[in-house]
Amino acid sequence: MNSEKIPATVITGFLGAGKTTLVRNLLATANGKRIALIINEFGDLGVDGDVLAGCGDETCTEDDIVELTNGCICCTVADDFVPTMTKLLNSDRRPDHIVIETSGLALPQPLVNAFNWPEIREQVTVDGVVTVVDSAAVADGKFAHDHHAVDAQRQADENLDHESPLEELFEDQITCADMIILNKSDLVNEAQMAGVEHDVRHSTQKRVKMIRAGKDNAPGADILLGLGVGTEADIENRKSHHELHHADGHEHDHDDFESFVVEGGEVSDMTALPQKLVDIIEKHDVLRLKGFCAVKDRDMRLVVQAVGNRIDTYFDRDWNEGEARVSRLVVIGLHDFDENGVKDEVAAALT
Ligand SMILES: Nc1nc2c(ncn2[C@@H]2O[C@H](COP(=O)(O)OP(=O)(O)OP(=O)(O)O)[C@@H](O)[C@H]2O)c(=O)[nH]1
Repeated sequence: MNSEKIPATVITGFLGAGKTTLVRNLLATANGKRIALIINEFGDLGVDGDVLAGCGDETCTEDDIVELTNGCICCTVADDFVPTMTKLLNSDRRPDHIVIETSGLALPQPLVNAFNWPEIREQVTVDGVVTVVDSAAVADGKFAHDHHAVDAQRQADENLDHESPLEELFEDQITCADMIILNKSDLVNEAQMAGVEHDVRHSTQKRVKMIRAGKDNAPGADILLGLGVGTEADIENRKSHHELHHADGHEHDHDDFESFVVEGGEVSDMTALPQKLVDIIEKHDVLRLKGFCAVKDRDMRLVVQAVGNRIDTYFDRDWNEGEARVSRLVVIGLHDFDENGVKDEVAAALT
């Protein structure tokens, strides 16, 4: 690896696996290293950047965070990512290291490939791709082969030859990894964890270092940075399902998933809110729900984070002066979920 190039670490992993949490810990343990952070989200709210900026850590300053919210990074590489990188590289505050958090639905391959573009290749190299895995979701069988769904899809369209969208994405993100973080180990027992390790190991042909992590033992910058792989040179060996099955140049898109924002006013009963949301999530099989709520008679903003039916809520910061006290939640599900039903029910919960 050319030592003059700026190393860039790509953090990927499915919706809610714990990427932003990991990035926060990475920044907090960076030991003065100047890190520029590029965050991409599916859904246009910019929750991740806002969560980091609202976390109060000195290391999470808004100056060094660039949010790309115009779509998923793997589909907007040319329009969004490359110009952002070029701007970053031409600025007077060149970083020591760049960290890119992809959206949970992104295929890392097109992003890594962008590091082979001439204007980027000369100045930056991919230090490594770190894939975060939600061990609890894997143990629940969320990414397991869903033969029933695939068969139903095949009957509907004989040209379709893919696994469930969740399984495909999971494997693509694992295939691209230089290091795998088996996260949320605190939510599973030892036997389940061994099963998760086995499943992940069998989702890729490569031997990749796997690290267990959880709420109280998140890996820091010393482990995540400095892999020195130069992944862009090896991208041909990490093809995604999409690249393998659509050699015709057919555009990859995210039609399998749907995302929207639900807005509401102040929530009157915050103690009832989590259960109301969990009921909606379970009824409609919502994959991810996150955002901020205003709560009646409270000066602070309530963060809401739900991954499947696991929900966390906490106050992160005071509402700023002049800031509208509104509640806004991003909801993400598979494309065939009842979007209007979810919108109405979430809106009703935000009252
Ligand atoms: N129990 C437990 N919860 C975790 C862990 N890591 C993250 N979480 C929680 O999981 C939820 C999602 O975490 P994020 O870090 O926002 O996940 P993400 O991958 O950035 O999510 P997206 O950007 O929406 O794909 C939050 O409520 C976190 O507090 C962990 O190791 N253990």
